[in-house]
Amino acid sequence: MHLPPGMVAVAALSGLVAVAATVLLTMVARRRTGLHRPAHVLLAVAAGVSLLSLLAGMVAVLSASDHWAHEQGLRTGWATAAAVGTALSGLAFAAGLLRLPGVAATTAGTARLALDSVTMAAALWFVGWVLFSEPTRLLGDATPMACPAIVVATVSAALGAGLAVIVVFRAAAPRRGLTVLAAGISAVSCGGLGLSAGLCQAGPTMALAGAAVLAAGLLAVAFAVYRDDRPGQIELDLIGRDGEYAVVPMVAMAVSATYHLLQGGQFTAPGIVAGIVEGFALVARQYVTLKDVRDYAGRLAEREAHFRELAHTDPLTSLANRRGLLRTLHDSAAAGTPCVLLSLDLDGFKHVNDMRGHGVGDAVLAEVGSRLRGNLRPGDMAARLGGDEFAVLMSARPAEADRVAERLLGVLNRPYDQEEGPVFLSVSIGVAGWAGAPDVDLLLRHADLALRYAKQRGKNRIERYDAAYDQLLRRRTTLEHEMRGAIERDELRLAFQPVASLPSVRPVGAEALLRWHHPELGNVRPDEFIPLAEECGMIATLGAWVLHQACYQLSRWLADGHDVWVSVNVSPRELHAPEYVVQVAEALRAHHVPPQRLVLEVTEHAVATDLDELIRRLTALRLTGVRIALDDFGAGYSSLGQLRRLPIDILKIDHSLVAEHEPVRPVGKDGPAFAPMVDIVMRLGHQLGLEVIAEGVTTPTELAAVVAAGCRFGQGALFGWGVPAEHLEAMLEAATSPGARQSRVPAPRRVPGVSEQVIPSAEGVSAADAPQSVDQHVRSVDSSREMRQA
Ligand SMILES: Nc1nc2c(ncn2[C@@H]2O[C@H](COP(=O)(O)OP(=O)(O)OP(=O)(O)O)[C@@H](O)[C@H]2O)c(=O)[nH]1
Repeated sequence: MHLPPGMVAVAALSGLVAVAATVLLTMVARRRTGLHRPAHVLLAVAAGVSLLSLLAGMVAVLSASDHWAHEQGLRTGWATAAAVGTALSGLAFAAGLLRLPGVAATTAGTARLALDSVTMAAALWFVGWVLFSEPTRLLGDATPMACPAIVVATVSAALGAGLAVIVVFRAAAPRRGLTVLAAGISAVSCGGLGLSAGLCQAGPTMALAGAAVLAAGLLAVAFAVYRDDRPGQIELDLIGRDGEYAVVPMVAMAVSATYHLLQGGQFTAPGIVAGIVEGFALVARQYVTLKDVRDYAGRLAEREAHFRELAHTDPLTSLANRRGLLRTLHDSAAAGTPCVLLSLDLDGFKHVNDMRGHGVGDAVLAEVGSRLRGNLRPGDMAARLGGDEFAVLMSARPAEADRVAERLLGVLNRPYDQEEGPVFLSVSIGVAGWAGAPDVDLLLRHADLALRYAKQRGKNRIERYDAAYDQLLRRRTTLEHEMRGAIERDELRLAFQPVASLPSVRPVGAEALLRWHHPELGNVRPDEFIPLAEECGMIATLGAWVLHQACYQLSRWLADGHDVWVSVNVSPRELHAPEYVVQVAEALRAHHVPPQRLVLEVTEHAVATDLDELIRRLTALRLTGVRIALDDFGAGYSSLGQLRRLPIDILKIDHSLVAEHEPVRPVGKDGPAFAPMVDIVMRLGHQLGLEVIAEGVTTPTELAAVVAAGCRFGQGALFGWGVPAEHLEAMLEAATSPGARQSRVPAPRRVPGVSEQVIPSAEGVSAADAPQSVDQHVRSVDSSREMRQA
């Protein structure tokens, strides 16, 4: 067949371009490594198949005789070959696209992509079917009805194009290279179809046009693959933009179907099949989408539950936190379940943090959590409410709850083994149940009140809520509030309890005791308000007031010529305050009191804390010239070894040693009765160079026993209670006779390494030492110890 030179040139050029593109694709595929290699090999194979179709078509066109128009069988053969090539290359291109990294990353993703592609392909094919079949028949007589293989090629082409459109549509930017690739693949398929249709029926012009489009498509594919020198992962979003993907093909099908009907067309099998495929693909896709949504909602619900649980859990112990406990409490209240709440608080836990560090503190708290968890009954819950505060909620009767509380007390009091040695702790527990109708706030308050009561009553114990606690708490709150203004309102007074010289029982000293008289509350007991003052941080203020008042009164007595000393109780908190030494020195200076006339009494409780620190503090205090008395000796805390090291001057034998032991007579001997414990402490005190005062002397028998033991000073009911300053002054006056006015102030102890000049002896202190009288009225005072004695 003679073709115009222009057409021959187009054929030759198309062939050359296709060959060049295929060679380029092959080279790129051979060079490529990693995940992109299989994809690019498939693209190169697809290009090779397309090239073969194109070359076969060109050969057919160029070698056709002039009888080409009448040689339908021959044309069908060439057209079928080109159509098969087009179908195969279309499938290979689709496979290459799918193998691009990130396109079909997961099975579920691939299924979604395939369904989307089928939806798009079915719509494309349907539109094509409407345009090229009866009655529209765009190609008219050139419609290749004699070559059914072309129909197969159209399906492959539609699938390839559909997939390409979806991949481009779903890919994240930048996607220029991907678009060129997709356009190239679609062009190769369209060109192949044109080539086949031309060979089958439409003639050489269409065949050559198809070949040119096919070659251009191959060039685009090669260009896209070649330019993509460092291919990355394609990110497909298969969830977003669902609306567009579903609507566009459906609209296209609806419009073309309407058009087809308007043209008087009929829906034959191919059109119906395309419609059915589209419908199934859409339904399947919707099903997958629905499943995605369900899975997503399920995951969301799981996460929400997880975060909700986290919000109700204490991270350190993995127990419930306060919110978790409240939730369960409210549930129990709504169900009307019988409930008992145990409120637990570790005793003295801050010392664990202070002495061993927060890490050990945390480890102990975690261990408390696990011990609680390990000792619960099924159905009960434990919670950490914060800090060292825990709670246990039980569905139990009161008796059962008490048993559990006892068990927990024992379990939590066991030592907590840590790397640097065990930590010893105790716990206080408050127990409360519903008060009548379930009321969560009330239950919490009652359990808390019971716990506070357990703390107040000495810790390491269990207290069950009692309605009386409410009144106690109210009084406590009132006292705390009123105490803050007690000094300003002039409600405090000092009382002085005489210390007698023995055996003459002449008053030689006095212990200043704080008293509080409130206009409405009346006399508030010192054993009630002093511990409260310690807890609420008021003790330092009260202590400073007592110190100044005591010094003032002492200065007046000394000015009046009385040979007397005054002692003041020092709380552990004051003792450990760095500024306390300065306060004492200032008080002495302000009232011109000779330091040795002031005795500071520290309790044995202070000795139970850091001994070295206590020694440093006491030494600093003694440097001011005051003397130190160890109060309540024998009540239980200090060891004899500690006593030897403490820089003190006076030992006050606890009243329990004086009162609890009946004086005995020496075995097998006649002689005066003696108190063995007092005797031992006396000997010990004298051996250590300490002066000894017997406290709590209430009967003549006890007096005889302490005198027999060699005790030179006594204090107690026998010599007088705490009285106003004027009364003590009267006692001093009455007892004073010109011959008895030598000083009976206990001498300071000689402490090795401390200059005697610094701790002046009280011997020889006389009225000459007394300061000028200060014109100020003394108020009143008080002490918890005195109450115990009472
Ligand atoms: N290690 C650690 N300590 C904590 C944590 N939360 C709070 N604390 C500390 O726990 C201590 C709780 O002290 P309190 O209960 O007030 O006092 P306490 O020493 O136990 O005295 P009582 O309760 O009166 O016996 C404080 O020192 C807090 O700083 C925590 O998560 N880890």
